[in-house]
Amino acid sequence: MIFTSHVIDETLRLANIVPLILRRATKDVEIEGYIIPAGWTVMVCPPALHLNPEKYNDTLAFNPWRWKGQGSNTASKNFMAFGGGMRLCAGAEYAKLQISVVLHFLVTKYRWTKIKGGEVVKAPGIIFPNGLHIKVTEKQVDLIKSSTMLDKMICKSPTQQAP
Ligand code: HEM
Repeated sequence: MIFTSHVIDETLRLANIVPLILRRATKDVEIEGYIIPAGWTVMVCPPALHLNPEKYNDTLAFNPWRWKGQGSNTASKNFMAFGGGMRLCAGAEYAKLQISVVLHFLVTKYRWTKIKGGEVVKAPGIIFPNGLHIKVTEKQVDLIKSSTMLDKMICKSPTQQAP
């Protein structure tokens, strides 16, 4: 499960579905010499953080191994797929569990074949302008099982029985 959590973190880093998070300053806030006046809206852009080459090497590469040695990530200074602080996503752990279950069945029961598309554009997050068309098929072992069952059914049919 550790590697699965790395795959999930890397997917959320690259394909973050939350392009921005908004906050309003309730009082003047000073950050590194800059003042954010009370009433101003602050926009946090998680993809800008997740694709920042100063924070992540080879930012556009899908590399789950970059998370090696870390537990499952929910929020940190460099990872905000689920926001952070007091308004951290309430469904973060549930969402990761759901993704794990879907991944488990996809990997153990099915195979994916790319049909077309898949070109990646950074704008500012990662998008597929032409989509990504895939064909999902059951794994061969299941096909063998079902074809064996089919053979048995055909053999049992009246026309196939020995006279
Ligand atoms: C991959 C899936 C998900 C992502 C990337 C995601 C992302 C986020 C982010 C970034 C926020 C913070 C918004 C902000 O700070 O303004 C948030 C808040 C929230 N999310 Fe999610 N979310 C996901 C799935 C879910 C699910 C499955 C649930 C519920 C079952 C959920 C429930 C919530 C709730 C209730 C909040 C508001 C928390 C608060 O304001 O105190 N999320 N989510």
